[in-house]
Amino acid sequence: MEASDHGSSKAVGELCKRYSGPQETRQSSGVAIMWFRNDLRVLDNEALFRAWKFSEVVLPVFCLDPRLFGTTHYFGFPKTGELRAQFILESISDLRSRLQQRGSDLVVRYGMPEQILPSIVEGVCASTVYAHKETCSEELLVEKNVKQALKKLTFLKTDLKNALLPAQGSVNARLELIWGSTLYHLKDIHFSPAKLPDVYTQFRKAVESTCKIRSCFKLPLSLAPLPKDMIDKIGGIGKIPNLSELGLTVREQSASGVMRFTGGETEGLARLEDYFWAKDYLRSYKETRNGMLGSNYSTKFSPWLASGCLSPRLIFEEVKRYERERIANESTYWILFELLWRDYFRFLSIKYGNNIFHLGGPRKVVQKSWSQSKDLFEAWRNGCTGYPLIDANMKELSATGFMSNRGRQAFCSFMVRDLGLDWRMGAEWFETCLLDYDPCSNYGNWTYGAGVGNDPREDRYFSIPKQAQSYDPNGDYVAHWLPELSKLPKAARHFPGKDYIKPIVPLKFGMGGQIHRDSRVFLGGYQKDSRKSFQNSRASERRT
Ligand SMILES: Cc1cc2nc3c(=O)[nH]c(=O)nc-3n(C[C@H](O)[C@H](O)[C@H](O)COP(=O)(O)OP(=O)(O)OC[C@H]3O[C@@H](n4cnc5c(N)ncnc54)[C@H](O)[C@@H]3O)c2cc1C
Repeated sequence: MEASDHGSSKAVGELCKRYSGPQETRQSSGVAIMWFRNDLRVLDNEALFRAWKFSEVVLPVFCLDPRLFGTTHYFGFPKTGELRAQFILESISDLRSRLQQRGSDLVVRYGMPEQILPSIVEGVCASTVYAHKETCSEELLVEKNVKQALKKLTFLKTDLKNALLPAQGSVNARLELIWGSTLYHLKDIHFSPAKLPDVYTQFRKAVESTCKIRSCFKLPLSLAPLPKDMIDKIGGIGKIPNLSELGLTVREQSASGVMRFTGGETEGLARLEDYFWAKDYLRSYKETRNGMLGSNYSTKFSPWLASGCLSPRLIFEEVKRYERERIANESTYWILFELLWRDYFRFLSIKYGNNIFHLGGPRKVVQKSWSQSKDLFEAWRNGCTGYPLIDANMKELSATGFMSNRGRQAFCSFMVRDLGLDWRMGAEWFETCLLDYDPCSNYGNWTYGAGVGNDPREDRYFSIPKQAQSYDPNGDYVAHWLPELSKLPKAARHFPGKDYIKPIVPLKFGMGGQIHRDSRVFLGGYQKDSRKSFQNSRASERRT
């Protein structure tokens, strides 16, 4: 693992000041709850900003939902692997210290938000819970449950001490949901989600030519402290559990990984500072972004973006500052181009709902020949397919929770087109392992790669020999993750013959480009019994 090259704390401090604002007049005198979800940051957090602006006291709360540690929907894999769980715990801990630095704090509870939040709201007589809006069904269900639970709470207006309300009568507590996870605001794109173009390029061109990105929300550097009697009343701020207390095994990211990903806004900003400003890698991003080895071929922002430790709008403003102060080129544009993919998949998740999780995907493709062979899947998941490029990528994913975009595309194509496996097995395994797992980007990319999503080319095939030749010509990447190959001549590392595991299937189009017979024809079909052994009884309930 490369030494942590993160930006200095002074530079991060300056970034924080740049994205903080003056003490504005606040417009209320009541109590509000800020419910943190996948937005574990202080900078450019509109829900937090509003909670602060429209109340006298903001009580920040995070609920560690036990459902996060259940199992995936179809195949019963752990829903959150140990490495991502650790990243989330680090992010919560960092959020708490960042709020403490501003004079506030973070209440942490283990439990379902629909049970925790109403009891806190009742305890402190809060009129409003502020949170960011999500788009996928599990998260929407939680929103619905919280809303219903809050509706049952009625306060006398005199108890709420809220100057915006008339003094008499009673009022329900309410949930105010705010859109905040994308570069472009949902309301600013000129399509209703139902009319969103099905081809990314059409979406991108329309958005780039007609929409503006909103400015970041700037919270003051100092927030009002939380009244001690209020914290006492709800039983204290609560301890952040560790992995063992969550029933997970403690495991470190491998030292062979591209870098050590540490959760939290502070580390996310440090990475941005380092990549853009200290090391100046932004200048050449477009040329390096398809790499696989090393910390700097791409930004590695994704784990911080997925947990909301970094705001895409803040990245945008930093790109624009970089363009003013250093250089504007194809690379500075390309970061925004990639971030727009992230927006696109999030908007598509509204358009297609649970179809993004279904076998036929958004296009409802009916194809009978998907295999669910446990043997093939295990070989893929354990990095024992006999193809070093695939196996090395799987070793990296398992050991670090990260895989390059190049690796993910080749990996997905191999699983779907060479092994003929049900793409949902791959998507759910990514859901378990990825540090940057995000339902919209993960299922969006998997359906795209499997030919059931929004790729205008339904049969996009990534040839392993071609990928190896173009992106790892000396076999350095495969030798890094499969050290037994390092003793071989560089030219032999990708196809080592008898010096490596025998390939489990021939490639669909062979080694050159000749059409091979469809590998699916000779795959064993998925058996009901073997499916059972993947599952246990805590499977997630969404997606049907
Ligand atoms: C099968 C498959 C599954 C994927 N699952 C996820 C996932 O669960 N979460 C996730 O964040 N990304 C996912 N991606 C997209 C992409 O691989 C990662 O975002 C990227 O590799 C992260 O590395 P980076 O931050 O260095 O990216 P950079 O190249 O530096 O890109 C900057 C940012 O742009 C966004 N971005 C780039 N490419 C994509 C893309 N294709 N789709 C959506 N956003 C993109 C990411 O937020 C990324 O951090 C998946 C891709 C594939 C092919």
